[in-house]
Amino acid sequence: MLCTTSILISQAPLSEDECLYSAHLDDMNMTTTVLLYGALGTALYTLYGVVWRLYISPVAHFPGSKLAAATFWYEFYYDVMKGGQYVYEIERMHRIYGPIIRINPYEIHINDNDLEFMSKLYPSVGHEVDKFWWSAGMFGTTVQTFGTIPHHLHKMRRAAFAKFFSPSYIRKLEPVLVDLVNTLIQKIEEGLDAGKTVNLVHAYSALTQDVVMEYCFSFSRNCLQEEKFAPQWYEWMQINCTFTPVIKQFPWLLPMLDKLPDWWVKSTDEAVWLIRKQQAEYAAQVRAVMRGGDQDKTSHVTIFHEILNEPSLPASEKTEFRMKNEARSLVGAGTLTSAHMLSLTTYWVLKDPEILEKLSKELVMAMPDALSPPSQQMFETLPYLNAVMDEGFRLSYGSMHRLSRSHPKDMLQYREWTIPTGTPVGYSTYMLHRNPVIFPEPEEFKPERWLNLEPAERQRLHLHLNNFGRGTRQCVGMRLAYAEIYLALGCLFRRLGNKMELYDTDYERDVAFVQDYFVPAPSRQSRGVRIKVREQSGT
Ligand code: HEM
Repeated sequence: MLCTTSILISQAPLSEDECLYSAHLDDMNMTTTVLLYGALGTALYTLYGVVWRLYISPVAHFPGSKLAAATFWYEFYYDVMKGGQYVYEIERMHRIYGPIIRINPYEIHINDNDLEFMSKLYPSVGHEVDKFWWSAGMFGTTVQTFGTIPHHLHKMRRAAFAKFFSPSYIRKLEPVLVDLVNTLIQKIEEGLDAGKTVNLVHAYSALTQDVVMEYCFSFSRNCLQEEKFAPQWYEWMQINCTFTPVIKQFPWLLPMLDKLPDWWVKSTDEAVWLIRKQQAEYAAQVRAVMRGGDQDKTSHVTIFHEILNEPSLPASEKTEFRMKNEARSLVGAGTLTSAHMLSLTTYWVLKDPEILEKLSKELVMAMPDALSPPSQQMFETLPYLNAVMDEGFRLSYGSMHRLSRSHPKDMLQYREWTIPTGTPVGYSTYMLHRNPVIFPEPEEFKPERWLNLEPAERQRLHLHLNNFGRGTRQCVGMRLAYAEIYLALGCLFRRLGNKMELYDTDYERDVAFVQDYFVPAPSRQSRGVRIKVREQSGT
């Protein structure tokens, strides 16, 4: 029999033995050739990519590190290998290259206090504004409102529930908030009276989580009633956030991990297993609402009942998959951010006896009966409480991450720089809040910087606070966050201000936010803001 390969390659037919040997040789040659061409192709493609990014791309002429412009691995090194540290590297690059720099192959970052440009980048109306596709899915998907990339789809999704966070709806929710704040204070007091230390990060995240779960589903995990405030929920949510830089770099990772069987994940990777358990919880809640759950039992509207009944949302937007991700996003966003702000602010008030005294005096005047809390509206009129809160907002950042936007239809002009249509551009709240021109001695917690200002001056200073972002994608839960924070800080300091004392809490180690996982995180050694009963406490 003649060997077909030999016939194809040479004119002279070979015997069977010769053919076996030479066909094997041909296969090896073929493999080597394919590998060589593959490697060469990849090298050329990479080279072309680098040349394009550095010299041809529409943002090639923007200042910045060539390495950062050439490859996402630069950001990977700081955010994944070093753990949420790219924000500091961006700050360092600004010191070298100026207020506008390129921070990766596509993205521009700005660091200055130009409010006018900020309002162009984050407009509230009149312009289409997209999220940057590369980072929009950093929580694993872009189906939730937070991660939605295109302007119009985002608008439709957000409109389905935004009104439930309006001032009038939040006022209606106030009795629920007051009840939960009372439980928080009672539980903290019980802990202190029993001689225990109380971890306020866990206590506050129990409060904010119980609030948001109640509002979303009329269901509560009752974290406030649990031993030590059910710290696992806080920890699991933080773990979720630590995945964000990895998911940005490898967006296929989570969907791939989702395909692995439960038994495998459970025995090999605790973090992924915890994320999966949370998702299952949200799916269960969404299914309960879809079945026509407990709405009748509550005194308030619940967000998921409303979204699922919203006629302007097509059925394709109400799938269990999208709803469970919307739930995960709402609960995560509503829990960690407010809890962080509350614990950092409480730390500073307890740390500085002068601040504590001024705040306590104001609260005693406003609330003669410690057990009858006034309305949120009344707390809003207290100047010192507001100044303390503004400082708390400033140093807790909201998100440490840059909030990037791209304008698919407009070019933007920043000083002498014309930013091409569709280019993602962002500011980092971390840098805005620590700008020494606007906030001298930015490291210091100084409520005084917000006091004794003309109303217009104070309003202008306030515009430099960016905790909730701005424009069409500004935090939808801002009013709820304010309500929780006014009530929690006002009532807690009125009732337990003279009873609490910090316990073994070091600012750098335990409190300061030093890692950017979109939601900021304290150092890995952090033990949280812990308090104990104050020796010789008054009444
Ligand atoms: C102190 C508390 C809070 C802070 C500092 C905060 C911060 C932020 C920031 C900075 C954004 C904008 C993200 C971006 O531009 O990409 C955002 C968006 C969002 N926040 Fe908040 N948040 C807080 C509380 C809440 C609460 C209580 C809820 C709801 C229960 C919530 C739900 C959301 C949602 C759904 C979005 C996405 C909005 C959209 O894309 O249209 N947040 N938040």
